[in-house]
Amino acid sequence: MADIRLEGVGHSYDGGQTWALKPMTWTWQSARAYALLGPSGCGKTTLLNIISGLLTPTVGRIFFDDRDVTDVPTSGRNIAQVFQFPVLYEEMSVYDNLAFPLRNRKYPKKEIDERVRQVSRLLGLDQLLGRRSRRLDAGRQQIVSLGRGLVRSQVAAVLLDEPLTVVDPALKWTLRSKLKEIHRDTGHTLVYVTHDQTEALTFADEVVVLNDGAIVQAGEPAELFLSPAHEFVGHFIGSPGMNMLPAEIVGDVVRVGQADVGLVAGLVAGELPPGPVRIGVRPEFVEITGAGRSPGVAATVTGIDRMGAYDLVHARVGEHPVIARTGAGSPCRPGAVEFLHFPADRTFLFRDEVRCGSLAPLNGRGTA
Ligand SMILES: Nc1ncnc2c1ncn2[C@@H]1O[C@H](COP(=O)(O)OP(=O)(O)OP(=O)(O)O)[C@@H](O)[C@H]1O
Repeated sequence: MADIRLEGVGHSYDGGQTWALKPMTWTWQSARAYALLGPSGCGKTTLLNIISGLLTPTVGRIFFDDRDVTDVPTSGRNIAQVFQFPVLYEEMSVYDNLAFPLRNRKYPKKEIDERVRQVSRLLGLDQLLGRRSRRLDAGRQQIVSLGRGLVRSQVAAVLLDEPLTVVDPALKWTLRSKLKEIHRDTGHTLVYVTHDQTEALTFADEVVVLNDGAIVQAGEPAELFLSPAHEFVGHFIGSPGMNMLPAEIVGDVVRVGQADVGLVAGLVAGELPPGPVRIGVRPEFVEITGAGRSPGVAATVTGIDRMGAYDLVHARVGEHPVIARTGAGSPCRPGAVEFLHFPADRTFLFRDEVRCGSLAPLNGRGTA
């Protein structure tokens, strides 16, 4: 296991005209389980291939602890990589496929047998060990591929590129928790690429959110949900994503339309000049209140989704859509005007998509 440090690493496939990965400095810490989360085309596979050595970055250096591996080929990096689709020797048995990475590196026979049986047990492959891999369905073949990636205990890191795509949805949950179990056992550094927020949030110690070739935020799942540092994280994580509304800083007050919604609390005291901002608040924290309550923003209800355990109340503030998640059986009716309250500790301010502050309570000041 090693810390994997990227120093100014970036990649362009077209000679520098566009950057699939913008130059970044970032450390993957030894023995942590990371999810690398982002939409299609944001640079996840490019980043993974740079770590494994399948791709040489256009700029920057890569270190495994203090060893500069930028020019070291994949075979010299001691990385295990699992791809989206099975990579197996089809004519070999499941046992031999699992044993292959260990035999290749001349592990003692007894250790090979122990490791193969350990991984096989964890992944539910015991009954299939003697079966030829070609005879398995694609999902089972992928589980064997996963096993091959996890069988070596001494690797710098295990990189998993959307490894559960071809696996039956019902099995995914089980496999994800098995992966966590294996991670606890081996202490591998794991980087798990996915575009699925549920997969990322349920699997990782730390989620790294990539958008448009850049890391926009990294943190524990709860931190990304409760305290997004970038509008993209607000949208991408959560279902539905964070509400964003145009607002204005006037003096030390934040105003949506004509309504004061809170005092400005900048990340650095006194640093937020007046002018336009966007406020972000998750549907889970928007409160629908009586007309008299201050601060409140008038909104017209446009529809209600009855989800069973809860309701999603859709409304408009001027032209801007807002969703509030309420308990089941909301009395709101389409066409009615309601008042929305944005709790100060759950409402953030954004400029140029980056969080620049939050709300503080009005404490009786302002108008609603
Ligand atoms: N071999 C290549 N040649 C040219 N452009 C490429 C190549 N591989 C990737 N790209 C481009 O680089 C950008 C990042 O691609 P990458 O595959 O790393 O993203 P990703 O986040 O893994 O996407 P996905 O989730 O769809 O696999 C995309 O715009 C893609 O079109």
